[in-house]
Amino acid sequence: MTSELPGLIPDIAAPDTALATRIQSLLDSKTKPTGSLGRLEALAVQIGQALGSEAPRLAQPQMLVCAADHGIAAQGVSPFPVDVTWQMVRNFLSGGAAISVLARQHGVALTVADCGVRQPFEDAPGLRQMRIAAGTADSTQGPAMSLAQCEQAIRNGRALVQSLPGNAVLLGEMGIGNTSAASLLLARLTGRESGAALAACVGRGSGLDDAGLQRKCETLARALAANADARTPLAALAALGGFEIATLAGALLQAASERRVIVVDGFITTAAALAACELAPNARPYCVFAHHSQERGHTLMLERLHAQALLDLGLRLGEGTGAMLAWPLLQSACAILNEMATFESAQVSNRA
Ligand SMILES: O=C(O)c1ccc[n+]([C@@H]2O[C@H](COP(=O)([O-])O)[C@@H](O)[C@H]2O)c1
Ligand SMILES: Cc1cc2nc[nH]c2cc1C
Repeated sequence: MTSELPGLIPDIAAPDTALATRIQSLLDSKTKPTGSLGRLEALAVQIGQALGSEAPRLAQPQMLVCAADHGIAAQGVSPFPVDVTWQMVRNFLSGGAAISVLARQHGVALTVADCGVRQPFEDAPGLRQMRIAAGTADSTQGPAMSLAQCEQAIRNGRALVQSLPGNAVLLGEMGIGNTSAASLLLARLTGRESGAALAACVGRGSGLDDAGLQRKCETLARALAANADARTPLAALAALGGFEIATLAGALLQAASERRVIVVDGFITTAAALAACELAPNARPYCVFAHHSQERGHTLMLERLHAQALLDLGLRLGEGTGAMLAWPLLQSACAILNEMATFESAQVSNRA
Protein backbone atom coordinates (compact mmCIF):
# COMPACT_ATOMS: atom_id res chain seq x y z
CA MET A 1 0.00 0.00 0.00
CA THR A 2 1.29 3.48 -0.87
CA SER A 3 0.77 5.49 2.28
CA GLU A 4 1.84 8.85 0.80
CA LEU A 5 -1.31 8.99 -1.32
CA PRO A 6 -4.25 9.03 1.07
CA GLY A 7 -7.48 7.90 -0.50
CA LEU A 8 -6.02 6.77 -3.81
CA ILE A 9 -5.91 3.06 -2.98
CA PRO A 10 -9.04 1.60 -1.35
CA ASP A 11 -9.00 -0.86 1.53
CA ILE A 12 -9.34 -4.42 0.27
CA ALA A 13 -10.41 -7.28 2.52
CA ALA A 14 -8.00 -10.20 2.80
CA PRO A 15 -9.50 -13.50 1.59
CA ASP A 16 -11.40 -15.58 4.13
CA THR A 17 -9.49 -18.86 4.24
CA ALA A 18 -12.05 -20.53 6.53
CA LEU A 19 -14.72 -19.84 3.90
CA ALA A 20 -12.49 -21.39 1.22
CA THR A 21 -12.17 -24.55 3.33
CA ARG A 22 -15.96 -24.73 3.75
CA ILE A 23 -16.55 -24.31 0.01
CA GLN A 24 -14.01 -27.02 -0.78
CA SER A 25 -15.76 -29.40 1.66
CA LEU A 26 -19.05 -28.61 -0.03
CA LEU A 27 -17.50 -29.44 -3.43
CA ASP A 28 -16.08 -32.66 -1.98
CA SER A 29 -19.61 -33.67 -0.88
CA LYS A 30 -20.95 -33.45 -4.46
CA THR A 31 -21.57 -36.56 -6.55
CA LYS A 32 -18.12 -36.86 -8.14
CA PRO A 33 -14.76 -38.30 -7.19
CA THR A 34 -12.84 -35.80 -5.06
CA GLY A 35 -11.16 -33.13 -7.19
CA SER A 36 -12.51 -34.54 -10.45
CA LEU A 37 -13.75 -31.19 -11.71
CA GLY A 38 -10.17 -30.02 -11.64
CA ARG A 39 -9.57 -26.30 -11.91
CA LEU A 40 -13.29 -25.60 -12.10
CA GLU A 41 -13.33 -26.43 -8.38
CA ALA A 42 -10.57 -23.95 -7.59
CA LEU A 43 -12.50 -21.40 -9.64
CA ALA A 44 -15.67 -22.06 -7.62
CA VAL A 45 -13.71 -21.61 -4.39
CA GLN A 46 -12.17 -18.38 -5.66
CA ILE A 47 -15.52 -16.93 -6.73
CA GLY A 48 -17.16 -17.92 -3.43
CA GLN A 49 -14.28 -16.39 -1.51
CA ALA A 50 -14.43 -13.15 -3.52
CA LEU A 51 -18.19 -12.79 -3.14
CA GLY A 52 -18.07 -13.94 0.49
CA SER A 53 -20.58 -16.75 0.04
CA GLU A 54 -20.81 -20.54 0.02
CA ALA A 55 -23.59 -20.13 -2.57
CA PRO A 56 -22.22 -17.39 -4.84
CA ARG A 57 -24.49 -15.99 -7.55
CA LEU A 58 -22.90 -13.95 -10.33
CA ALA A 59 -25.13 -10.96 -10.98
CA GLN A 60 -25.19 -8.30 -13.71
CA PRO A 61 -21.67 -8.85 -15.09
CA GLN A 62 -20.13 -5.76 -16.64
CA MET A 63 -17.63 -5.76 -19.51
CA LEU A 64 -15.50 -2.62 -19.27
CA VAL A 65 -13.19 -1.73 -22.17
CA CYS A 66 -10.78 1.14 -21.52
CA ALA A 67 -9.27 2.89 -24.54
CA ALA A 68 -6.42 5.37 -24.95
CA ASP A 69 -3.59 6.40 -27.23
CA HIS A 70 0.13 6.25 -26.59
CA GLY A 71 2.84 8.79 -27.40
CA ILE A 72 5.37 6.00 -27.88
CA ALA A 73 3.41 4.89 -30.97
CA ALA A 74 5.17 7.74 -32.80
CA GLN A 75 8.36 5.63 -32.58
CA GLY A 76 6.93 3.01 -34.94
CA VAL A 77 6.37 0.30 -32.30
CA SER A 78 3.05 -0.83 -33.80
CA PRO A 79 2.28 -1.97 -37.36
CA PHE A 80 -1.05 -0.09 -37.21
CA PRO A 81 -1.72 3.67 -37.36
CA VAL A 82 -2.78 5.45 -34.17
CA ASP A 83 -6.18 6.36 -35.63
CA VAL A 84 -7.20 2.69 -35.32
CA THR A 85 -7.83 3.22 -31.57
CA TRP A 86 -10.52 5.82 -32.31
CA GLN A 87 -11.93 3.78 -35.21
CA MET A 88 -12.15 0.60 -33.13
CA VAL A 89 -13.91 2.38 -30.25
CA ARG A 90 -16.56 3.43 -32.75
CA ASN A 91 -16.72 -0.18 -33.91
CA PHE A 92 -17.18 -1.35 -30.29
CA LEU A 93 -20.04 1.10 -29.85
CA SER A 94 -21.77 0.28 -33.11
CA GLY A 95 -21.71 -3.43 -32.29
CA GLY A 96 -19.39 -4.83 -34.97
CA ALA A 97 -16.17 -5.57 -33.04
CA ALA A 98 -15.27 -8.99 -31.65
CA ILE A 99 -15.95 -7.83 -28.11
CA SER A 100 -19.33 -6.39 -29.14
CA VAL A 101 -20.31 -9.72 -30.67
CA LEU A 102 -19.12 -11.81 -27.70
CA ALA A 103 -20.65 -9.53 -25.05
CA ARG A 104 -23.95 -9.65 -26.93
CA GLN A 105 -23.71 -13.45 -27.27
CA HIS A 106 -23.30 -13.82 -23.51
CA GLY A 107 -25.81 -11.11 -22.52
CA VAL A 108 -23.12 -9.05 -20.79
CA ALA A 109 -23.42 -5.24 -20.68
CA LEU A 110 -20.57 -3.48 -22.50
CA THR A 111 -19.21 -0.12 -21.38
CA VAL A 112 -16.40 1.59 -23.30
CA ALA A 113 -14.36 4.33 -21.61
CA ASP A 114 -12.39 6.95 -23.49
CA CYS A 115 -9.49 7.35 -21.08
CA GLY A 116 -7.42 9.45 -23.49
CA VAL A 117 -7.87 8.61 -27.17
CA ARG A 118 -6.15 11.19 -29.38
CA GLN A 119 -9.32 12.30 -31.15
CA PRO A 120 -12.38 12.91 -28.93
CA PHE A 121 -15.78 11.26 -29.31
CA GLU A 122 -19.28 12.64 -29.41
CA ASP A 123 -21.44 11.28 -26.59
CA ALA A 124 -22.86 7.87 -27.42
CA PRO A 125 -24.79 5.15 -25.58
CA GLY A 126 -22.33 2.86 -23.80
CA LEU A 127 -19.49 5.42 -23.93
CA ARG A 128 -18.01 7.01 -20.79
CA GLN A 129 -16.01 10.19 -21.34
CA MET A 130 -12.98 9.99 -19.04
CA ARG A 131 -10.26 11.41 -21.21
CA ILE A 132 -7.29 12.84 -19.43
CA ALA A 133 -5.43 14.06 -22.49
CA ALA A 134 -5.15 13.35 -26.21
CA GLY A 135 -2.88 10.35 -25.68
CA THR A 136 0.09 10.03 -23.35
CA ALA A 137 3.47 11.66 -23.96
CA ASP A 138 6.19 9.61 -25.67
CA SER A 139 7.96 7.69 -22.88
CA THR A 140 11.22 7.60 -24.86
CA GLN A 141 11.38 11.35 -24.12
CA GLY A 142 10.27 11.35 -20.46
CA PRO A 143 7.28 10.21 -18.40
CA ALA A 144 4.20 9.12 -20.39
CA MET A 145 1.97 10.66 -17.70
CA SER A 146 2.49 13.03 -14.83
CA LEU A 147 1.80 11.54 -11.39
CA ALA A 148 -1.30 13.75 -11.20
CA GLN A 149 -2.61 12.37 -14.50
CA CYS A 150 -1.95 8.81 -13.38
CA GLU A 151 -3.74 9.39 -10.08
CA GLN A 152 -6.66 10.91 -11.93
CA ALA A 153 -6.86 7.87 -14.20
CA ILE A 154 -6.87 5.56 -11.16
CA ARG A 155 -9.63 7.62 -9.57
CA ASN A 156 -11.59 7.55 -12.86
CA GLY A 157 -11.39 3.76 -12.95
CA ARG A 158 -12.57 3.57 -9.36
CA ALA A 159 -15.52 5.90 -10.05
CA LEU A 160 -16.42 3.96 -13.17
CA VAL A 161 -16.75 0.66 -11.30
CA GLN A 162 -18.61 2.38 -8.47
CA SER A 163 -21.18 3.54 -11.02
CA LEU A 164 -21.72 0.08 -12.50
CA PRO A 165 -24.13 -2.49 -11.05
CA GLY A 166 -23.45 -6.16 -10.38
CA ASN A 167 -20.81 -8.24 -8.64
CA ALA A 168 -18.52 -9.17 -11.55
CA VAL A 169 -16.43 -7.02 -13.88
CA LEU A 170 -14.65 -8.19 -17.00
CA LEU A 171 -11.78 -5.92 -18.02
CA GLY A 172 -10.42 -5.24 -21.50
CA GLU A 173 -8.65 -2.50 -23.43
CA MET A 174 -7.90 -0.89 -26.77
CA GLY A 175 -4.93 1.28 -27.65
CA ILE A 176 -2.48 1.25 -30.51
CA GLY A 177 0.98 1.03 -28.94
CA ASN A 178 -0.21 -0.34 -25.62
CA THR A 179 1.70 -3.62 -25.81
CA SER A 180 4.79 -1.38 -25.54
CA ALA A 181 3.47 0.25 -22.38
CA ALA A 182 2.56 -3.16 -20.93
CA SER A 183 6.01 -4.59 -21.74
CA LEU A 184 7.67 -1.57 -20.16
CA LEU A 185 5.70 -2.08 -16.95
CA LEU A 186 6.59 -5.77 -16.89
CA ALA A 187 10.27 -4.96 -17.46
CA ARG A 188 10.40 -2.30 -14.74
CA LEU A 189 8.27 -4.08 -12.13
CA THR A 190 10.15 -7.38 -12.49
CA GLY A 191 13.66 -5.97 -13.04
CA ARG A 192 14.20 -7.16 -16.61
CA GLU A 193 15.55 -3.99 -18.13
CA SER A 194 18.12 -4.92 -20.75
CA GLY A 195 19.35 -7.49 -23.25
CA ALA A 196 17.71 -10.91 -23.35
CA ALA A 197 15.82 -10.24 -20.12
CA LEU A 198 14.10 -7.21 -21.68
CA ALA A 199 13.54 -9.07 -24.96
CA ALA A 200 11.62 -11.74 -23.00
CA CYS A 201 9.14 -9.00 -22.02
CA VAL A 202 8.55 -7.73 -25.57
CA GLY A 203 6.36 -9.26 -28.29
CA ARG A 204 4.94 -8.60 -31.73
CA GLY A 205 1.81 -6.84 -30.45
CA SER A 206 -0.71 -6.49 -33.24
CA GLY A 207 1.66 -8.11 -35.73
CA LEU A 208 5.21 -6.73 -36.02
CA ASP A 209 7.68 -8.60 -38.22
CA ASP A 210 11.19 -9.56 -37.03
CA ALA A 211 12.73 -6.20 -37.90
CA GLY A 212 9.83 -4.38 -36.23
CA LEU A 213 10.23 -6.46 -33.08
CA GLN A 214 13.95 -5.65 -32.97
CA ARG A 215 13.17 -1.92 -33.31
CA LYS A 216 10.52 -2.18 -30.61
CA CYS A 217 13.03 -3.73 -28.18
CA GLU A 218 15.51 -0.93 -28.87
CA THR A 219 12.79 1.69 -28.43
CA LEU A 220 11.64 0.21 -25.13
CA ALA A 221 15.23 0.15 -23.84
CA ARG A 222 15.36 3.91 -24.55
CA ALA A 223 12.05 4.47 -22.72
CA LEU A 224 13.37 2.61 -19.67
CA ALA A 225 16.54 4.71 -19.72
CA ALA A 226 14.56 7.94 -20.09
CA ASN A 227 12.52 7.01 -17.00
CA ALA A 228 15.26 5.42 -14.91
CA ASP A 229 14.08 7.11 -11.71
CA ALA A 230 10.46 5.85 -11.88
CA ARG A 231 10.85 2.85 -9.59
CA THR A 232 7.84 2.65 -7.25
CA PRO A 233 4.75 0.94 -8.70
CA LEU A 234 2.90 4.23 -8.96
CA ALA A 235 5.84 6.11 -10.50
CA ALA A 236 6.38 3.25 -12.97
CA LEU A 237 2.70 3.19 -13.92
CA ALA A 238 2.81 6.95 -14.55
CA ALA A 239 6.11 7.01 -16.45
CA LEU A 240 5.69 3.88 -18.55
CA GLY A 241 1.97 2.98 -18.56
CA GLY A 242 -1.00 4.51 -20.29
CA PHE A 243 -4.27 6.21 -19.46
CA GLU A 244 -6.29 3.05 -20.13
CA ILE A 245 -3.88 0.90 -18.12
CA ALA A 246 -4.03 3.23 -15.09
CA THR A 247 -7.83 3.49 -15.40
CA LEU A 248 -8.04 -0.32 -15.49
CA ALA A 249 -5.79 -0.53 -12.42
CA GLY A 250 -8.18 1.81 -10.59
CA ALA A 251 -11.21 -0.16 -11.79
CA LEU A 252 -9.64 -3.38 -10.55
CA LEU A 253 -8.77 -1.90 -7.14
CA GLN A 254 -12.30 -0.56 -6.69
CA ALA A 255 -13.86 -3.86 -7.79
CA ALA A 256 -11.68 -5.77 -5.30
CA SER A 257 -12.60 -3.35 -2.51
CA GLU A 258 -16.29 -4.05 -3.27
CA ARG A 259 -15.61 -7.80 -3.34
CA ARG A 260 -16.54 -8.17 -6.98
CA VAL A 261 -15.12 -10.95 -9.12
CA ILE A 262 -12.67 -9.51 -11.66
CA VAL A 263 -11.99 -11.25 -14.98
CA VAL A 264 -8.70 -10.07 -16.46
CA ASP A 265 -8.21 -10.28 -20.23
CA GLY A 266 -4.84 -10.52 -22.01
CA PHE A 267 -1.37 -8.99 -21.93
CA ILE A 268 -2.25 -5.33 -21.43
CA THR A 269 -5.04 -5.90 -18.93
CA THR A 270 -2.73 -8.22 -17.01
CA ALA A 271 -0.15 -5.40 -16.92
CA ALA A 272 -2.82 -3.23 -15.27
CA ALA A 273 -3.48 -6.07 -12.81
CA LEU A 274 0.25 -6.38 -12.14
CA ALA A 275 0.51 -2.67 -11.30
CA ALA A 276 -2.68 -2.81 -9.19
CA CYS A 277 -1.49 -5.84 -7.24
CA GLU A 278 1.87 -4.16 -6.59
CA LEU A 279 -0.08 -1.18 -5.19
CA ALA A 280 -2.46 -3.39 -3.19
CA PRO A 281 -1.51 -7.09 -2.93
CA ASN A 282 -4.92 -7.94 -1.40
CA ALA A 283 -6.49 -7.28 -4.82
CA ARG A 284 -4.90 -10.41 -6.27
CA PRO A 285 -7.38 -13.05 -4.94
CA TYR A 286 -10.28 -11.25 -6.62
CA CYS A 287 -8.68 -11.63 -10.07
CA VAL A 288 -9.45 -14.49 -12.44
CA PHE A 289 -6.96 -14.58 -15.32
CA ALA A 290 -9.00 -15.49 -18.37
CA HIS A 291 -6.49 -16.62 -20.94
CA HIS A 292 -2.85 -16.99 -21.82
CA SER A 293 -2.13 -14.47 -24.56
CA GLN A 294 0.18 -15.23 -27.43
CA GLU A 295 2.04 -12.00 -26.68
CA ARG A 296 5.57 -12.76 -25.50
CA GLY A 297 5.89 -11.62 -21.90
CA HIS A 298 2.47 -12.75 -20.78
CA THR A 299 3.93 -15.94 -19.31
CA LEU A 300 6.33 -13.88 -17.17
CA MET A 301 3.53 -11.56 -16.11
CA LEU A 302 1.29 -14.44 -15.06
CA GLU A 303 4.20 -16.06 -13.21
CA ARG A 304 4.83 -12.86 -11.30
CA LEU A 305 1.17 -12.83 -10.29
CA HIS A 306 1.25 -16.56 -9.37
CA ALA A 307 -1.58 -17.01 -11.85
CA GLN A 308 -2.56 -19.77 -14.21
CA ALA A 309 -4.85 -18.57 -16.97
CA LEU A 310 -8.06 -20.51 -17.64
CA LEU A 311 -7.84 -20.70 -21.43
CA ASP A 312 -5.04 -20.96 -23.94
CA LEU A 313 -6.54 -20.27 -27.35
CA GLY A 314 -3.66 -18.43 -28.99
CA LEU A 315 -5.56 -15.15 -28.69
CA ARG A 316 -3.80 -11.81 -29.11
CA LEU A 317 -6.65 -9.44 -29.82
CA GLY A 318 -7.36 -7.75 -26.51
CA GLU A 319 -10.62 -5.74 -26.22
CA GLY A 320 -11.69 -8.13 -23.42
CA THR A 321 -12.35 -10.98 -25.84
CA GLY A 322 -10.50 -13.57 -23.74
CA ALA A 323 -12.29 -12.44 -20.60
CA MET A 324 -15.63 -12.75 -22.35
CA LEU A 325 -14.78 -16.22 -23.68
CA ALA A 326 -13.83 -17.39 -20.18
CA TRP A 327 -17.04 -16.05 -18.64
CA PRO A 328 -19.10 -19.26 -19.15
CA LEU A 329 -16.52 -21.14 -17.06
CA LEU A 330 -17.23 -18.84 -14.13
CA GLN A 331 -20.95 -19.41 -14.61
CA SER A 332 -20.38 -23.17 -14.71
CA ALA A 333 -18.26 -23.07 -11.55
CA CYS A 334 -21.10 -21.34 -9.68
CA ALA A 335 -23.72 -23.71 -11.11
CA ILE A 336 -21.71 -26.72 -9.93
CA LEU A 337 -21.45 -25.29 -6.45
CA ASN A 338 -25.11 -24.28 -6.24
CA GLU A 339 -26.92 -27.01 -8.11
CA MET A 340 -25.05 -30.31 -7.91
CA ALA A 341 -26.49 -32.99 -5.66
CA THR A 342 -24.42 -34.35 -2.79
CA PHE A 343 -23.70 -38.06 -2.24
CA GLU A 344 -26.19 -37.89 0.60
CA SER A 345 -29.02 -36.04 -1.17
CA ALA A 346 -28.77 -38.20 -4.30
CA GLN A 347 -28.19 -41.40 -2.29
CA VAL A 348 -25.03 -42.25 -4.18
CA SER A 349 -22.46 -44.42 -2.41
CA ASN A 350 -19.22 -42.64 -1.63
CA ARG A 351 -16.33 -45.14 -1.88
CA ALA A 352 -16.27 -48.76 -0.76
O1 LIG B 1 -4.54 -8.67 -25.07
C1 LIG B 1 -3.53 -9.09 -25.63
O2 LIG B 1 -2.93 -10.06 -25.19
C2 LIG B 1 -3.05 -8.35 -26.88
C3 LIG B 1 -1.89 -8.77 -27.50
C4 LIG B 1 -1.49 -8.09 -28.64
C5 LIG B 1 -2.22 -6.99 -29.09
N1 LIG B 1 -3.34 -6.59 -28.44
C6 LIG B 1 -4.14 -5.43 -28.94
O3 LIG B 1 -3.44 -4.76 -29.96
C7 LIG B 1 -3.26 -3.40 -29.68
C8 LIG B 1 -1.85 -3.14 -29.27
O4 LIG B 1 -0.93 -3.66 -30.19
P1 LIG B 1 0.32 -2.75 -30.62
O5 LIG B 1 1.05 -3.59 -31.60
O6 LIG B 1 -0.29 -1.51 -31.25
O7 LIG B 1 1.06 -2.45 -29.38
C9 LIG B 1 -4.20 -3.06 -28.53
O8 LIG B 1 -5.37 -2.46 -29.02
C10 LIG B 1 -4.46 -4.40 -27.87
O9 LIG B 1 -5.81 -4.51 -27.49
C11 LIG B 1 -3.76 -7.27 -27.35
C1 LIG C 1 -7.83 -3.87 -36.08
C2 LIG C 1 -7.43 -3.94 -34.63
C3 LIG C 1 -8.38 -4.31 -33.68
C4 LIG C 1 -7.99 -4.37 -32.33
N1 LIG C 1 -8.66 -4.68 -31.22
C5 LIG C 1 -7.84 -4.56 -30.18
N2 LIG C 1 -6.67 -4.19 -30.62
C6 LIG C 1 -6.70 -4.04 -31.95
C7 LIG C 1 -5.75 -3.68 -32.87
C8 LIG C 1 -6.12 -3.62 -34.22
C9 LIG C 1 -5.09 -3.23 -35.21
